[in-house]
Amino acid sequence: MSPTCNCSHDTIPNGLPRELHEQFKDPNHPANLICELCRLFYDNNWVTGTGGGISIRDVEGPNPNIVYIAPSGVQKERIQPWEMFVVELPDEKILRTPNDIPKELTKSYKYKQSACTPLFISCYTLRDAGACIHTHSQNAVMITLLYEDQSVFKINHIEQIKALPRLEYNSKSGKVEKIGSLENFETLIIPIIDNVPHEEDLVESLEKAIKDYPGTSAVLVRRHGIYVWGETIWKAKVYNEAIDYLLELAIKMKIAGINPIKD
Ligand SMILES: CSC[C@@H](O)[C@@H](O)C(=O)COP(=O)(O)O
Ligand SMILES: [Zn+2]
Repeated sequence: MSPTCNCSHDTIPNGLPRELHEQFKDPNHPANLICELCRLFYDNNWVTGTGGGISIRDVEGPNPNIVYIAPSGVQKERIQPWEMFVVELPDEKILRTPNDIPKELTKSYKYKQSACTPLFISCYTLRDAGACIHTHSQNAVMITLLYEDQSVFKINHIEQIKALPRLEYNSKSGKVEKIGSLENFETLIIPIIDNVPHEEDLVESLEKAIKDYPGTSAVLVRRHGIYVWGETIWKAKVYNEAIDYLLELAIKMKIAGINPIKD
């Protein structure tokens, strides 16, 4: 029987090194998860038209400093697992690029790493995140327009807030750590930073927002989208979904003349 491959090929795709084929047999391999979740997020309108993206740190693998990043400017829902850039923290040493993969499996152009890479790295280094999701969700964009003159989005007294983590700075470890979940009546605060022409130039303001708001798991980028991170890709996915739900609800509340803050 031919070897099967989770990258949706029944046989080894022509030219794919056997070692990579073996890795991609695991449906939970970070490269497969990025492909799977990009397709899911595309259907939510979160990563259409090449916008948005996902990066995963291999927290369950033998080397948790290995990070998978998709290439730049590609249709995110069509990425294949061998098209990832693989880098090692903390120096961002490049271990593999899609430019190393046989040409019959890749596009003819020279691949570049996602423009979001430095922002993903900020989430890994400042928050020890296991994954980071960037979407161009219209709910994220719209809320930043409704809060045009404000530097934070706030909402409270909604059940879905309980899906988000309670984070606290631990002076002993010097890290922000999860110490449970928020209560439904508590206030979720997400900082908003202003967009800039080039994604990489968002790093300074994203890092400032992360430091200024140790309780946050996300940063909104005005007229652009949102960055959300978590301890693992599955936590990041849940936080992203819960936040997007709350953003959509807050937009509807504002339109109906209801303040998302009750008190
Ligand atoms: C539609 S272009 C969007 C990009 O500028 C950027 O904001 C983005 O989200 C994706 O960047 P990419 O380099 O393709 O991973
Ligand atoms: Zn973007």
